[in-house]
Amino acid sequence: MTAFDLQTVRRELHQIPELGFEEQKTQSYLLAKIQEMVTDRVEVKTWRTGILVHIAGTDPSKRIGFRSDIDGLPILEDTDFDFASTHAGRMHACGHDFHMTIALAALSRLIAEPLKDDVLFIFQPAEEGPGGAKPMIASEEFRTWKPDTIFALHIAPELPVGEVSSKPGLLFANTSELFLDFKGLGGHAAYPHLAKDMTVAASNFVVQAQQIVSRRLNPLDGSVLTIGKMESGFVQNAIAETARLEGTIRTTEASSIVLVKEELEKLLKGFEIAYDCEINVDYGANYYQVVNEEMYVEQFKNSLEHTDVTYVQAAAAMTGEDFGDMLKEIPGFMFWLGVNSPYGLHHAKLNPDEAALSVGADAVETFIRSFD
Ligand SMILES: CC(=O)N[C@@H](CCC[C@H](N)C(=O)O)C(=O)O
Repeated sequence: MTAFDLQTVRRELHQIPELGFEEQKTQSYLLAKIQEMVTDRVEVKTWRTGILVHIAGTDPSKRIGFRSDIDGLPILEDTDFDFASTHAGRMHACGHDFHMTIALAALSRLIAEPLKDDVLFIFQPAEEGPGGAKPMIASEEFRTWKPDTIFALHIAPELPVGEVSSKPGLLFANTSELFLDFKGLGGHAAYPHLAKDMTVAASNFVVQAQQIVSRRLNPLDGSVLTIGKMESGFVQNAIAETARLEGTIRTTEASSIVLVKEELEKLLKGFEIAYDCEINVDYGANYYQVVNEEMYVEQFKNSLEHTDVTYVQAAAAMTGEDFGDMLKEIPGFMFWLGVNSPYGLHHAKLNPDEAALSVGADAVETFIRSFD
């Protein structure tokens, strides 16, 4: 990288994780770095907390887009890094600090030596929720620079450094967030018959909802229903009047997500009768599946042939990505970047190997240059 050191940038970004559409510090940091590299070929626009950087090509016939997500997660970091998050309860536990650093590195190289074609770097907010891709591509700022093809990467903790991985067709699942609010009747712990206990209702719901996946859906279609958070009650000797469940639905078929929701709603009606309560459902952010265009995956694979980066074939995963919403409109692909972390994505001890930063920057730059 010409203008700065990748490890330093990654560590500085790692210290300031922010949630979706709250990425003000991240945006200022990125803008300052981008400002150091601009030339008269470069134009910069902001959209909410995101940034678009356009490099005019020398003889353009198309525009190639690369997208990095920029938000962190509401996770309390549990590493002993001396560059750990300085934002309590927030962590770059999904590698977006890596994605941004790699994007900056590739950007600086492409500004230093522009292509024939135009290149657009997209720093997109709110991938973890509520979803920045859909509103960003609908924005005037994006539409004036809409790329003809677009690609993105995601760190892969289970792959070694030096490896990248992708596949044509489905790479990531369809997703829907799930928020359920139960309202019953509180009371004394000793008089359960006079109350409507939402701890019991919500607990049973968590268990029964699993049977939608195992009994209602075609076993040949992949699906997952995970409740990641459960809250109820205030004290050990009182019955909880309310409970809240927060989770996510994942399916490999776009139509199955509709089916899961229909089945959930039937189950909720039954629970309302059985537990004499009210349950409110909110599906939060919904992301379309990530479907890779075969032609670009092939081009990516071929572009790496004479480099130190090894391409391996990926399997589809039940992770979600709002990049799927970009790919629905613009053909392209996404790939995994090996970072060899003993802890996985969304883990409070995620520890990606920083040697992967230059591998990622090389892969991104090489692919973009392969259009020339
Ligand atoms: C790559 C990755 O981990 N992405 C997230 C996307 C989250 C979408 C949304 N908040 C949801 O949970 O449905 C993932 O959890 O897969």
